[in-house]
Amino acid sequence: MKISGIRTALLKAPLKNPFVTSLRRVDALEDLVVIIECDDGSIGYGEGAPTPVITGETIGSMRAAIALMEPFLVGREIEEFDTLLDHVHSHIIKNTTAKSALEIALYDLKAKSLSLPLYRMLGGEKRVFETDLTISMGEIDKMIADCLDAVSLGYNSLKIKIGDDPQKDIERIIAIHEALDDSIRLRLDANQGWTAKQSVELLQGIEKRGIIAEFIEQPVAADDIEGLKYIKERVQTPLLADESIFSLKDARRLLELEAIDYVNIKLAKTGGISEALALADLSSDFGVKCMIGCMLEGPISVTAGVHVASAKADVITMLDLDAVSLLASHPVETSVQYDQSQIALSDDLGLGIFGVGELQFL
Ligand SMILES: C[C@H](N)C(=O)N[C@H](CCC(=O)O)C(=O)O
Ligand SMILES: [Mg+2]
Repeated sequence: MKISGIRTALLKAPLKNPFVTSLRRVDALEDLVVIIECDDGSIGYGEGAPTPVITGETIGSMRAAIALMEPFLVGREIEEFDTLLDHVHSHIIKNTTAKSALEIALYDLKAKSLSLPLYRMLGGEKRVFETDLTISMGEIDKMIADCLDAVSLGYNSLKIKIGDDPQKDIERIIAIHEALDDSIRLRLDANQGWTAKQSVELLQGIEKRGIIAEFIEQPVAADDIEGLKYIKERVQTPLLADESIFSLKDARRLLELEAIDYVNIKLAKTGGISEALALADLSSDFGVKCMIGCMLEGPISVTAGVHVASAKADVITMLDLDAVSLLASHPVETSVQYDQSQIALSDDLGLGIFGVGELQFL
């Protein structure tokens, strides 16, 4: 099974609602699909959504990074899998979403070459997973209405986007908590919006009112490691690192410092599946559980995340793989079923992606 070509295409998809965090507002999904073709007709699908404010990438930079790696991959056999992964990672630093998109397509092909679903190749099982749903940051009434809608659709965990204004954030959390049944788990994501002091004041404030969220995600700037430690020593709410952890080195530092309670693994930050698996193992060695998350991205890369969740189900105990549910429609044909909070893996080979509809090839 020899790689004969690599093509990239734009995937554009409308959102049900604008996606708003303290870092950015997005009105429609635009990401990059990678299609690796082999001489026997096999196709591997990959995908990645550039998130300039988090990974520093754009569609243009992803295309350039993939073009750089292409000559090292085309003409090689899928059976040389480890060498292929090595090429993805060794010719350029950073560019983690581009690397992830390529890796996902390579893993899809490798699993197909073994006639296995990807989760089986990775040691996982066919399972149904539960994801949360993200509630975009906005006015309190709108956020409450969105939360109630999500609960009526069966979501048990809601990820509340905050972080633009600590005072307003307290009001949002209190109002949302009051509006919901206690059984609904609240995950708070400030996307780096607060200082360490503000985080402690705010979290202690809601804790005094009896509100303990499932976790607070990335309250402070990505590089504010001391800030994370400062917060962890002063609040009861568990602390989850997102933008602070891309690599194993990032994670090891935070885990050794005991500065966090949970790790958010995203393929777009780790540079794909291989490092995501290693990050789950490293966290497990430290006795720390993980969430697998996603950017605002499409069904191919989110599906890759579900396979990783299956492979590391002992340590990946939480899913934030809601990006497919945030889309109003998309052109990807997949046998992995997305039904609101429920995501069900299938028996199909590789990722379980059959086609990508009409895409704009670049
Ligand atoms: C979509 C997912 N639930 C999510 O909230 N991801 C964000 C970043 C998404 C983006 O800006 O594309 C996060 O966890 O910070
Ligand atoms: Mg986050």
